[in-house]
Amino acid sequence: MKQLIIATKNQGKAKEFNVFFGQFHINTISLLDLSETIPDIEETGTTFEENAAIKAETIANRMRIPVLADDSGLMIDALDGRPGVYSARYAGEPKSDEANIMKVLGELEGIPAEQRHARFVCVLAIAIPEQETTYYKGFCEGSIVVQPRGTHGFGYDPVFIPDGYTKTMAELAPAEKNNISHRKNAISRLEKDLPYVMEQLAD
Ligand SMILES: O=P(O)(O)OP(=O)(O)OP(=O)(O)OC[C@H]1O[C@@H](n2cnc3c(O)ncnc32)[C@H](O)[C@@H]1O
Ligand SMILES: [Mg+2]
Repeated sequence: MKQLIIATKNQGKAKEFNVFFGQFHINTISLLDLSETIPDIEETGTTFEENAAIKAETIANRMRIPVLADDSGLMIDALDGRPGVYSARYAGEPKSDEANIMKVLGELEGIPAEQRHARFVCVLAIAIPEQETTYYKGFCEGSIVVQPRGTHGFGYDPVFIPDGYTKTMAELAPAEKNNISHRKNAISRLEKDLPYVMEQLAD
């Protein structure tokens, strides 16, 4: 079975990629699975594309093989698109999903339901040594609840209701999330290039 390295230290993302790529008979390996400790990669970009490229290219250059990275986040209209590319550390260091959620809910206090539109964004970058990095973007539209609900997923899932649903992303079964998520939509775009990427990988 071919193995694709995902340049992420996020366990929630790693699990989702494992399921998505399992469907293509590809085994995914995150930075958490490697025996060597990979130093944290500084995400100094100001766009999802820049940060996805930094992560994918850093690991591709280090390991000399094709690498996929994911940079994603939540954009809330009423907050002018924040937390956006700063979603992971919105409430500061150390990175905490719970603190990020509390900060967002605090900033939205008093804002009525119809003005709580938000979208999840996912940019995937594939870096192959000596080749141009390629990008694939996906969205998921929805809105932000007042009280967190649900235990599935990760990150902002407990406060995000996808359009057309009444459950939060964290109340949906993982398979339901994976049917409609920003990550799923980005992977759908990547699919056409997957045979080429896999050709570049050893068995
Ligand atoms: O950079 P890596 O190591 O991949 O892991 P990370 O958690 O730092 O990931 P990002 O830099 O891409 O930041 C994305 C943040 O946006 C949030 N996020 C992304 N995808 C999400 C999803 O499917 N559900 C809920 N929150 C999500 C989540 O809180 C992440 O911390
Ligand atoms: Mg990150």
